[in-house]
Amino acid sequence: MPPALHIHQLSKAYKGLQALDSVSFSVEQGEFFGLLGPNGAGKTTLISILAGLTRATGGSAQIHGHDVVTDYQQARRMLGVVPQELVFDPFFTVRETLRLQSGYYGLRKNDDWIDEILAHLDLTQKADSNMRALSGGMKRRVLVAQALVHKPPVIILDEPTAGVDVELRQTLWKFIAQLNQQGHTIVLTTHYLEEAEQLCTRLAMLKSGRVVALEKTDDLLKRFAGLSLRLSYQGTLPASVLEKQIEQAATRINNRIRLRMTSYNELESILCACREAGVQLDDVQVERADLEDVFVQLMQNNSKVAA
Ligand SMILES: Nc1ncnc2c1ncn2[C@@H]1O[C@H](COP(=O)(O)OP(=O)(O)OP(=O)(O)O)[C@@H](O)[C@H]1O
Repeated sequence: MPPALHIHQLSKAYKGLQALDSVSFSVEQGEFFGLLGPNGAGKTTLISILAGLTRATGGSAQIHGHDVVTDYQQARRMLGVVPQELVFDPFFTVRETLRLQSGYYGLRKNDDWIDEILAHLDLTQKADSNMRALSGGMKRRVLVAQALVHKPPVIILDEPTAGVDVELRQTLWKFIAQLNQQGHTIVLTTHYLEEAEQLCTRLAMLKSGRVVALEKTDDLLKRFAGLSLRLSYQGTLPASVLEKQIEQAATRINNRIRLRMTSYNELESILCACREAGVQLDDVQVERADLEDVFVQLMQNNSKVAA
C-alpha cells in the first residue's frame, strides 16, 4: 500500500526566497495529519505543489504513489483540497458549483453524493442559492463540499476554520472525523493549535520552509513540553528562572511569566531561586503544556529539532 503522501526533498525557490527547503515526510493512508507553521512557513506552497498549481524547483511528491508532475491527472484525482481563499463564480448556485466541479472529474450523475455532502455540511437549504448570496461561513462550507465531490482518498484542508463560527467548526469536524473513520486521509493546516492537538495524531511543523518537528502529537507533547508553570510576581527573576521562559507579560499590578518545566521536581528549585532573589510571588499555577507551548518553543528555537 503506497503512502497517502510521499514528499521527498521538496524545494521551492521564489526569486531570492526559499519557500520550501528540502522538505521530506510521508503520511500513511488513513492518518489524520497536521501541517503546522507560522505565516509564511511554506504550508500553502507545499499544498499548491501537491495540487499541481505550483511547480517545485527540487525534489518530488507523490499522492498514493502517483507523482504530482509526471502522473498529474491520477495524483489530482486522489486529492481534494479545501483552499484558504474563497474564490467562486458568484452567478452559480451552490448545486451548480458542485455539478461543475464534478464535471472536471468527468462525473456526470453525482447528485446523490452532492446531496449527501450538502446535508452533512448543513447546506441543503442553500442548494439553490446563488453563491453571492451566501455568508462567508457558508461559502467556506461550499469550498469543503467542492473538495469532496470526487470522493478523494486524501483530503487537505488549508485553514478551514479561519473566521468560522463555533457551530460550523463543530459540524465540519464531525464530518471530517467521519470521513477519516471511513478511511480517508486528512491533512490539516490550522492556526488553531487546540484543534490540531485534538484532531491530529501526527504532526509536521514547518518553519521558514524547513521541517522542524515530525512526530506523533502525544510524543511531541510529552517530549517537548511536559508542564508549564505560571507565575505572577513582583521583583526581578534570576537568570536561572528566566531561561525557562515560554512567554512573559506585564500588568499594572505585577509581572506574569510562563515557564517550561520537564517535571514537578523542578518546581522546588524554581521557587527556591525566586525566594533567594527576593521575588514576591502573587500566584503560582502548574499546567500541562499544550501544543501551543510546543509550537512557541520550536519557533523560538533556531536549530532543527527532529525530522
Ligand atoms: N507567488 C509567490 N511569489 C513569491 N513569493 C511567494 C509566492 N507565494 C508564496 N511566496 C512566499 O513564500 C513563503 C511561503 O508562503 P506560504 O504561503 O507557503 O506560507 P504559509 O505557511 O502558507 O503561510 P500562511 O500561514 O500565512 O498561509 C512566504 O515568504 C511567501 O511570501
